[in-house]
Amino acid sequence: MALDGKIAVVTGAALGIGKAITETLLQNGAKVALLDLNETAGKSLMETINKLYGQGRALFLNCNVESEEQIKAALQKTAETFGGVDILCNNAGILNERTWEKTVSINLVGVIRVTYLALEHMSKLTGGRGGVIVNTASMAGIGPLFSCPVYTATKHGVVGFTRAMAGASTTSGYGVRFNALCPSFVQTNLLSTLTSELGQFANLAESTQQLIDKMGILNVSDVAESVLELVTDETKNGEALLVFPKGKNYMTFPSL
Ligand SMILES: NC(=O)C1=CN([C@@H]2O[C@H](COP(=O)(O)OP(=O)(O)OC[C@H]3O[C@@H](n4cnc5c(N)ncnc54)[C@H](O)[C@@H]3O)[C@@H](O)[C@H]2O)C=CC1
Ligand SMILES: CCCCC/C=C\C=C\C(=O)C/C=C\C/C=C\CCCC(=O)O
Repeated sequence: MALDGKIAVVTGAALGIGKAITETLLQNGAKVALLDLNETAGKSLMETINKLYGQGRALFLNCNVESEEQIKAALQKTAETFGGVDILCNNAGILNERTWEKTVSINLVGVIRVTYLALEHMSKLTGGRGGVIVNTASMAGIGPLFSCPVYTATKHGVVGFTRAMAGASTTSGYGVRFNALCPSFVQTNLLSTLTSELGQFANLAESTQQLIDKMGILNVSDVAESVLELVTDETKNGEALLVFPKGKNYMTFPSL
């Protein structure tokens, strides 16, 4: 799938991995709607984008993925401004084991919520052009991160949802591919500002740090390049792409 002129929506686009995904999609010719609840960071990124790419390639929309109303409005504005939606990157996420219901609401329910509303614009069954959806899960969507059981559960949920939606799309004819991105630890605020977020599992911070030291830390641009692969390679549907500092590979699941 060539990206020239394609229209992408990225959630959690203002910082970290979402910002890098946005920059990579822009560099490859797409127009991007940046959805985030951090208005200060989102507007500042827009200023940079406008200087680099000129006006009209990107649009910042203040949107909390917990709000159905804000998501609907943001998708409608994107479709009106750019002329549809071809690519969705469900990337917004948090890690907080204390406010764990919020973690579920953003990381898992948020992905489902944005996906269903975006499909109204993207699915060939409802007048869309088809396209591709990439969900940022995590390697914790494949194996357990002991210090973060609820975060782990949400990411396993995202991988399962992605694979089931890929099958539903193929069988029903949405014309939309679905893939999950599963990075190991990435150098962003989510990783560096963890303090009291582990709650009752804070005693496991040290063993997690040992895991981080052993696995190493990815930079956001490597992760964004993997998103580009999942977006552009039209053979990929229902895949979970594992991304490590030393390389990447597609997860093999048992066939049931
Ligand atoms: N940093 C890491 O080590 C890893 C992160 N991930 C996943 O990558 C995704 C992005 O994380 P990072 O870039 O590391 O985090 P980050 O904290 O650097 O950036 C997250 C962005 O999402 C936005 N956001 C948070 N809640 C939101 C909401 N309710 N609605 C809209 N926007 C919201 C934030 O404002 C921020 O701009 C998350 O889903 C995370 O779980 C996956 C594997 C590893
Ligand atoms: C197969 C085992 C699971 C491996 C999971 C690998 C990486 C996942 C990373 C994330 O998705 C989230 C990023 C941060 C980790 C969370 C806690 C770190 C706490 C460390 C500390 O406080 O020192």
